[in-house]
Amino acid sequence: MTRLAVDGLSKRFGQFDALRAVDLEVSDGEFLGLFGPNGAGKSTLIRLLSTLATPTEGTVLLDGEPLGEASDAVRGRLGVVTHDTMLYDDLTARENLRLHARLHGVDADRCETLLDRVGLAHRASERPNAFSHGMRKRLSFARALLHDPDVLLLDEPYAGLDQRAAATLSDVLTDVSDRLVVMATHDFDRGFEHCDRAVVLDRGQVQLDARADEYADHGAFERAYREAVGLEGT
Ligand SMILES: Nc1ncnc2c1ncn2[C@@H]1O[C@H](COP(=O)(O)OP(=O)(O)OP(=O)(O)O)[C@@H](O)[C@H]1O
Repeated sequence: MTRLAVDGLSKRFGQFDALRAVDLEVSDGEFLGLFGPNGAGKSTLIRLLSTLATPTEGTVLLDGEPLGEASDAVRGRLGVVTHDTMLYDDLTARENLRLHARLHGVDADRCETLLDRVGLAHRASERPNAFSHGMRKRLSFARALLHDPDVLLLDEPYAGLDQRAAATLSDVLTDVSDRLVVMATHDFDRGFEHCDRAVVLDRGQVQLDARADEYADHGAFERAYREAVGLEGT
């Protein structure tokens, strides 16, 4: 059973506390929607969970192993989509995936399957610098799934996607709902569609942590969100 344990996680930039002593435990099969206003600390948390940034204080454990000091094998259990798609612009879309496949010991055929899954099979020979933002996002999503990770960490995966791509992403997310997923989003509708647990961050702290089925629909959750971040009555 996969378990991500966040303990006392803080991130300071100069004098500013972007995250303040966050504690969270997330397990397999849990799809955690991470909500919060601009500047709440969502991306910072995703970057710390992804080992793309190091905490000022606190730890992240994946099945008891500190992620910060983790081996490539442990980090290989993570699939990550961040704002910065981190694609190699001097490689084609297919080569980007093949490189990732080689690094993770994945059969090259799976690259074709995923290119097709995200609707980029017909653009596979082009470099991502010729892609739109949404297409780059789709390619980074294919890369995140390529090695069949136990943990998916997604920062605003819907941002910049057209309706068709967003619908494809929703299907893909439904397919991986047995994994441990943490998804930061401003999209209540999409976020709520998938998550079974909703966490609201504001000013670097968890303001609400609830099971999604406590709310009748995403509108009810949105009201609880507004209260949690002090927007009630505005
Ligand atoms: N590299 C950095 N240097 C200084 N401050 C930073 C840095 N990265 C983030 N911050 C600050 O930390 C706070 C949290 O930022 P973060 O990007 O995590 O918020 P967010 O919840 O993801 O916001 P958004 O919804 O706008 O994407 C913000 O006030 C931001 O300005």
